[in-house]
Amino acid sequence: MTDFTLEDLDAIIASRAKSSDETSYTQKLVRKGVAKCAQKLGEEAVEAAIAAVQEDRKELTAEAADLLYHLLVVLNVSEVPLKDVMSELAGRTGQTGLEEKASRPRE
Ligand SMILES: N=c1c2ncn([C@@H]3O[C@H](COP(=O)(O)OP(=O)(O)OP(=O)(O)O)[C@@H](O)[C@H]3O)c2ncn1[C@@H]1O[C@H](COP(=O)(O)O)[C@@H](O)[C@H]1O
Repeated sequence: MTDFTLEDLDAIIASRAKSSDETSYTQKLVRKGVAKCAQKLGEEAVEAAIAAVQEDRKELTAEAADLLYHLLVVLNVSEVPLKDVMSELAGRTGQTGLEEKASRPRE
């Protein structure tokens, strides 16, 4: 059990993203731009999905960690605060997923 939170990781990522620390993976990735960050996010999502289908819980745990890290990087680069995402989720808690889906504007 750990009390490490997504907010903790988000704060570290924000700090590394604006640093010029050459030893930082985050700093190097962010410098490549949003398209590269988004590509990594997509790759990690696919790898997590494959691990789930293969029922490989150890691999899924590792890939889920990669996925959450890369999601936070993309949010940082896109200037979408994690707290806005959490507010969005909090706002949905009063309704079921199907009700939320039905309430979305039709395209
Ligand atoms: N949680 C993570 C984390 N998860 C995944 N990754 C990196 O994400 C990369 C994705 O895996 P790949 O197998 O695709 O790696 P790769 O082939 O090196 O990727 P590319 O060369 O294509 O970018 C790996 O290099 C991982 O190290 C992470 N890198 C950093 N963090 C944490 O982020 C914080 C800041 O890290 P630095 O910016 O490196 O200081 C620290 O707390 C780190 O623990």
